[in-house]
Amino acid sequence: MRIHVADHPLVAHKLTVLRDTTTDSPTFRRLTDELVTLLAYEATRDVRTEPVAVQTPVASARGVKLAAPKPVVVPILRAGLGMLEGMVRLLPTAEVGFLGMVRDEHTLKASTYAQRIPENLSGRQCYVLDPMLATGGTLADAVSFLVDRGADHITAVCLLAAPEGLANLERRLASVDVPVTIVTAAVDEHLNDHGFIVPGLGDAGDRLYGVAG
Ligand SMILES: O=P(O)(O)OC[C@H]1O[C@H](OP(=O)(O)OP(=O)(O)O)[C@H](O)[C@@H]1O
Ligand SMILES: O=c1cc[nH]c(=O)[nH]1
Ligand SMILES: [Mg+2]
Repeated sequence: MRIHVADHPLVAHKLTVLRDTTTDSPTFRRLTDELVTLLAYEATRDVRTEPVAVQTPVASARGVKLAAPKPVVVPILRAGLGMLEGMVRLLPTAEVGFLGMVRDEHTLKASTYAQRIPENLSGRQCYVLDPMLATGGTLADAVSFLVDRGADHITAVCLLAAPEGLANLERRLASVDVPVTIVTAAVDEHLNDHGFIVPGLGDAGDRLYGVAG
């Protein structure tokens, strides 16, 4: 597993405002969108391309286009939905699949309540979107799901990760034979007793969409 932490002053600035408890939902959504677009630039560094020729007004030139089959972007509901627009802005031809997952607040175990993902992901590059990598349980289950369907290259885009979650993910994916990369804006200090990232930004889903019932 490869971990890439974005090291850029604009990312750090936007993340600081995102963390601020006084930042309201509309601003939180806009900043999430902006941050994802910056992270997507890093996350798509390995996107597959193929050579094409193009005619400029002056001469012919060699270029590239995204290779087939199209990449698949997978936001993990709810909070990952806030990252979708920022990602597909850079990858407009990508297909989008959905995974609905929720973490039990007592056991911290993730469960899947919905999925709409192509049955066969053979040869597909997948970009998983989830702002928070806390214990890593949600992402480990999501990656396993995509690998079981044949995905052969997985990149997860997160806003924040906890060191414990990255270690757990590494352990859970030790036997997975598919390259997995985590791109995140920052790795925070630790998890608290409730499985929240410290200092973190609180509950990303609630801050994006309001408190769930
Ligand atoms: O790394 P983990 O310990 O598994 O925790 C991270 C998960 O928790 C949050 O989702 P939540 O369960 O709050 O659902 P929501 O997005 O609907 O708010 C977050 O968006 C991640 O999906
Ligand atoms: O800090 C955390 C941990 C899990 N989910 C969140 O939204 N925030
Ligand atoms: Mg939540």
